[in-house]
Amino acid sequence: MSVPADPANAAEPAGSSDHRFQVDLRGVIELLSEHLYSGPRVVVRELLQNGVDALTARTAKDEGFDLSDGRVTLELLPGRTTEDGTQHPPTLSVRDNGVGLTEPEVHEFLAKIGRSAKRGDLQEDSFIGRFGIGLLAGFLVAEEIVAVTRSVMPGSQPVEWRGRADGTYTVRTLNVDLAPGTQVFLRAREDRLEHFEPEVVKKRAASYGSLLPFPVTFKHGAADELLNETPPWERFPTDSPADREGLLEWAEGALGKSFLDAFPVKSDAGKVRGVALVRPESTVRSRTGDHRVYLKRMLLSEKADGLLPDWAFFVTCVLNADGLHPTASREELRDDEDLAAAREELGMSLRRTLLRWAAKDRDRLHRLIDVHYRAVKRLAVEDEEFRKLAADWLPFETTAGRLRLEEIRKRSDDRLRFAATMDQFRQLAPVASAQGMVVINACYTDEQELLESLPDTLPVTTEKVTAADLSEEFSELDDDAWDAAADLLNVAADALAPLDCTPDVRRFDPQTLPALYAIGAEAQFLRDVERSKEQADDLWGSVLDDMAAGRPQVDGPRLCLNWAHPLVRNLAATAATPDEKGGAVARGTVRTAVELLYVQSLMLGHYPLGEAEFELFGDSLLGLIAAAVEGRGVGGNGPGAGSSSDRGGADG
Ligand SMILES: Nc1ncnc2c1ncn2[C@@H]1O[C@H](COP(=O)(O)OP(=O)(O)OP(=O)(O)O)[C@@H](O)[C@H]1O
Repeated sequence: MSVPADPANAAEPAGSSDHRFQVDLRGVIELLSEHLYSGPRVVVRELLQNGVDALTARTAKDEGFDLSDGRVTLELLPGRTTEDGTQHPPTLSVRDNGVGLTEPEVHEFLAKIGRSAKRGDLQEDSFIGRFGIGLLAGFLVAEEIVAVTRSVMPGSQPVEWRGRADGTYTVRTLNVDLAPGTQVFLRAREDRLEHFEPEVVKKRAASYGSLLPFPVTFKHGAADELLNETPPWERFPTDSPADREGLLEWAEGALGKSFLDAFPVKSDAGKVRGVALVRPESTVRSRTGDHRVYLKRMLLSEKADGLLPDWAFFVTCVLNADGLHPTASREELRDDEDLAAAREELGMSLRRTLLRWAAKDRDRLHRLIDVHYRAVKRLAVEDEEFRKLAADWLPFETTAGRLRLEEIRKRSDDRLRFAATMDQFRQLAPVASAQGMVVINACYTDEQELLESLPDTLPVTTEKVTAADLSEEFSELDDDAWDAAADLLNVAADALAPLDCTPDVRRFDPQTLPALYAIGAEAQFLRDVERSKEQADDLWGSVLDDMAAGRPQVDGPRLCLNWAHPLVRNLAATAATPDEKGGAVARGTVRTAVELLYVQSLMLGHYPLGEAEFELFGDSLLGLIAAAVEGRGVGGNGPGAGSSSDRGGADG
């Protein structure tokens, strides 16, 4: 038998017959409960939501009806045991005075999975539902869903629909007088009784429906409670001190935690209104998703994400969106163009508030910056206007401690120096602070980008510095001092040559630092490659060689000896000892001291030590100790005597 190349376009073979897909309802329910919904708690939400949509639909079909005329009542009918011993578990009913359904509509919409009256309707955007599966959530807690409904269309008869989890249903018309609307009943499944506890139902109904713009009532026995609340953005609509206080107090009660500040936010895109609450503690950037979001005034999620720009991770929002869309699970916002537009506008709304604070309410902005400077720095990077207004208040870690930019500018005459990595900052910190120079530690995210963007908005210059750059600025010696240091430089040059380092003598602060190891960024890279090669196997070693080979020639590392330190001047005097007075031995001692200063300055600068340096350190230290114990100098063949490993034991 040959198979057509494209079966979709092939003529139907003779003898074929048409069939309809069948739906295994239990399989669908399992899919919903295990993979789409977060659990049976969503049942209350789905029934409430159908009530809301039915009321919205009625406003279009019934001229005299307004959404505020609507009402939804949840009632819990307690379980009971009849005289013959039959158990009747509790039943939850949700009643609305919405659009209702005619008998044909019952067949079309209640009994067809995936069929929704809302999709394709002119009012489509004003409904919450659209997928035609929400009602099935009832089967997560009940074996049967019963709906009694009467359409608002004139002449409609009340209809009862009984749908069962095995996929069968019955419909009958009722001969009773019923006002338009729908009442859905769910009788508890034996294994789902916990979802029919009065407190549980009430809490869920309040959490999903308390902000709805019409009465939502919970009835249980004699209790008849209105669950509605006014949304916080309507109660506290401005950024005035009184509204701010009210909002903070509201947040403490509603969210169970206190916030640093609070203010209203809005966006026309997505029709969003709400409040932003400034977190009391500094937060990590990845934590952006714990906003409480209502969609058409029904709770969608307490952990919604994607509503604010990345930099706004310092606020938690509570907001309602009339123009955004849920995903099918109804627990997240659909990531679409409308959400992107709303995110952009909400970001602008936050930014406007911060700009207003910068102009008129500085204390508030200062308080916020103190805790959330990371987020605010991100905004300053992205937003020139904000940068201009607020940059001076941003704090930076510097060699003089934590300072606001304003202070750093004052102390450095608007010349902003920064170290790009933590290691570089550590290396230059002692020298910079001893010289009263302020260097900013720009190793944190956004810091360097922000500093480099500052000259666009402020009269400042910025420059990246390393310890090597600082040492360029150390004072040169006068001629006499140069002469005095000449022998020391010779010995040091000889001692440091095997280490690819050249000595220098300058005068610098702090005077307590005898030597500074200075290395520019390029030379640092080559040094790192060398250190890595020691750890790497042959393959990696040759890769590293290739990396190093492609780099430009640079000035190598320098050991800058400090003429202001007495030890260095003593070493210079010792190195100048005439040969007849034991000069060779004296220079051996100086050489060992230079080697030790070299290793010490590496360690002070937090540079990793290589094998040669460890060996050198051990040998030099032992040599010095031996010399001290025996009361003699170290080495003996003049400047350049021996190597680090063949030294010691010379006559003294
Ligand atoms: N309380 C009600 N009043 C009137 N019609 C209702 C009611 N509940 C359900 N319906 C009808 O049944 C249809 C199916 O409801 P269901 O909850 O399964 O899906 P939906 O609300 O359309 O979409 P979604 O799955 O996104 O919630 C609805 O489109 C609506 O026509």
